[in-house]
Amino acid sequence: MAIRVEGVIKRYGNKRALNGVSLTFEKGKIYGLLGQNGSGKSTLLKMIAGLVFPDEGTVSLSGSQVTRRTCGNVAYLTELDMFHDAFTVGDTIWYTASQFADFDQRKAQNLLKEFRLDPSKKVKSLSKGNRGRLKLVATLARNTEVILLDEPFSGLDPMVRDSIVQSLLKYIDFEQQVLIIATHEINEIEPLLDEAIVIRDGSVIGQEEVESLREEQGLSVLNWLKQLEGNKEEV
Ligand SMILES: Nc1ncnc2c1ncn2[C@@H]1O[C@H](COP(=O)(O)OP(=O)(O)OP(=O)(O)O)[C@@H](O)[C@H]1O
Repeated sequence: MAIRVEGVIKRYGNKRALNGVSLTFEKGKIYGLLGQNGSGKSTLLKMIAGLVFPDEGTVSLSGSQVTRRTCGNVAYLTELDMFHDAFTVGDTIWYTASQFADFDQRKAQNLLKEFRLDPSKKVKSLSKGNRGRLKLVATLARNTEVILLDEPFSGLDPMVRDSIVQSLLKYIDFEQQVLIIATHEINEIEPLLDEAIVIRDGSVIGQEEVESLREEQGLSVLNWLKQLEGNKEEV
């Protein structure tokens, strides 16, 4: 499995959300998609998921152009919270499993235990952290070749973030899957990342292997980003 994004342009009115993006994502790797708000990260993930289509250029999964059909091969955690409040945690897992043939119930039950999510609890009574964890269970329990996480840490406290990072390492199947994480929380995911990609105003302004950044340039991802962004604090 490889994801190829070639010369992609996406316009919303006069604005170019993506302005000639070319990238390749390989199986077995974890990619961090970094950049300020509005830089185009979500648009790129939605394109790989087959929810948004390029105006110019192509996006392909294992050589096949992304269409509505290929989206079945992609597990996508959106920034939106799409749970039904009246459902319990168990109902939510049952419902998600009914939507996706690739849903792995054993993985889901293990993740629920690991995150200490009580299946009998109503979704509406969950804390923000537990809702975030439930979203992650629903995504990671799918046996898809592509996993996309859009801001999986947003609004979660450091303890929750840490437990999420641990579970990502445990539940990703590196033989089969590619993981792309769009996030602002660089410190949390730095230990996970194979490659970091920085987008600004719809263009890729940096792409590095995290290990070579560290070993050859002596830079953390955060320090590299600060260099790229001209020492701006916010990324
Ligand atoms: N459906 C849409 N209609 C109009 N403009 C859009 C739409 N989706 C995105 N945009 C615009 O495209 C640009 C890129 O947005 P995108 O959501 O991809 O950025 P992002 O890097 O994911 O930011 P954030 O972290 O805030 O989600 C922004 O200027 C945004 O306002």
